Amino acid sequence: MTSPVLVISNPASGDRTGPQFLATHVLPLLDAHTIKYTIKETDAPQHAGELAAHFLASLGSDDGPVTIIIGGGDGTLHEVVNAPLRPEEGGTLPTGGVRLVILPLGTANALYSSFFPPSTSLSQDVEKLLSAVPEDVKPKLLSLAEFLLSATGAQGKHQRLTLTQTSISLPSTTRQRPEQIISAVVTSTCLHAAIVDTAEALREEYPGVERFKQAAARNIDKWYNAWVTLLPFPGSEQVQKYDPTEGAFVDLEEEEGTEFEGPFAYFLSTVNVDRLEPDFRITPLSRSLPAPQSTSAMDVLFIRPLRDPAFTKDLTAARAGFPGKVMAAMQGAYQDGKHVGLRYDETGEVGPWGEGKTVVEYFRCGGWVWTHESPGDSSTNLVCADGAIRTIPPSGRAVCEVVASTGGQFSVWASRATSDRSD
Ligand SMILES: Nc1ncnc2c1ncn2[C@@H]1O[C@H](COP(=O)(O)OP(=O)(O)OP(=O)(O)O)[C@@H](O)[C@H]1O
Repeated sequence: MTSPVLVISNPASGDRTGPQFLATHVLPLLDAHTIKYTIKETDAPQHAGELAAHFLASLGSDDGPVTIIIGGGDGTLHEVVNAPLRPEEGGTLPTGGVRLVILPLGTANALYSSFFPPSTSLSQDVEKLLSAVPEDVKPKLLSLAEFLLSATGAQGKHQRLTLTQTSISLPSTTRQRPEQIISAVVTSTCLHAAIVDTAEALREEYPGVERFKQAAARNIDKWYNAWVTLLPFPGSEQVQKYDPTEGAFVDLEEEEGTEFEGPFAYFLSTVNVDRLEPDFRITPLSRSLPAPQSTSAMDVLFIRPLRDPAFTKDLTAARAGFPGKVMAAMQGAYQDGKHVGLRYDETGEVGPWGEGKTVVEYFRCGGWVWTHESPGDSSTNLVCADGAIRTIPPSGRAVCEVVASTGGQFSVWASRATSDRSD
């Protein structure tokens, strides 16, 4: 007998074919392996979180592990990992943890495509298990296959998810408690948050990832005035910076400090993922140079325009030229993460050569504090948590930290060897 299984189907995800995909490819496989499940379809935003919370509440905290099959994208996943924050619905985690089967039925599918990048080849066990499945569907069933392998007594594996908790604090004069948000993929401000916000309005017009490119073009010239403080790994004093000359993360020296002054053009942190779309590898080192498994860490990457030597000459020309440099970095992310090695020459030209400053600054740490410096400008104080947008109120700030969890945890059905295969 397998442990309890809930299937959540979001009919609004991606190109809206999720329910059909589940009925045609997923449920028959569950039936063929005599796995008992409950299937629920979401009927509105936040419903996936409610369904997950009710499911967890029905189990009691001693049960587990349990499996939730997510028929949706990263936004559906985001609601599920936030379910334990819904104490009013009894959504506590069972001690055995929650194991997630991810299906890439959303638009970007960042978590799925990080665990199973496009280059993933299928093991013999998985080939055998999916032998009756059409070839073009197999790449979408790799997390399900790991779960089914375990259910048949074979070697299905699951990987623990690192989660972050973001708190958006209000001015100290307000008595309201700060809102807490859990992320399993990305927490960002600046261009990335603006793209996600703009892209949502383009969903009808552009159902696929094209809407993110359209949204980027509309926001690429904005700058964001803020202070950032990077926080050490839990239980340590360390913040690390990637040194492309060494090809390694090195501890920040005390005199370098952990405070960074804006303006910023780009600011994002990720956990569990090296890409936000199958081909957009924005934090590639999280897979090619991973933190030790024992360390709870996030990757933080940002772009600060004033590192560009062009700003020492003609300010107006440098400002006009800077969107092209941000675009070069974004294109580098689409070229298997080449942006990490891009540098300025002495005139501000950007390329993969030389010893000038890097265009992106890349860190590994335990968290960050974003203190917004233009409280009146509501278009530049957005925070994106796995695609959900929040606004930092005037005089507020956002604090994002990895959760050093000790109790029941979330994990994803995936084998580590598979997830690292693209490196
Ligand atoms: N029945 C529904 N009607 C409308 N919206 C819904 C419904 N059920 C869930 N949602 C909302 O759908 C949104 C999109 O879902 P999801 O993030 O899974 O897909 P996506 O945005 O296409 O994929 P990705 O996040 O991977 O790019 C979520 O924010 C969720 O709140």
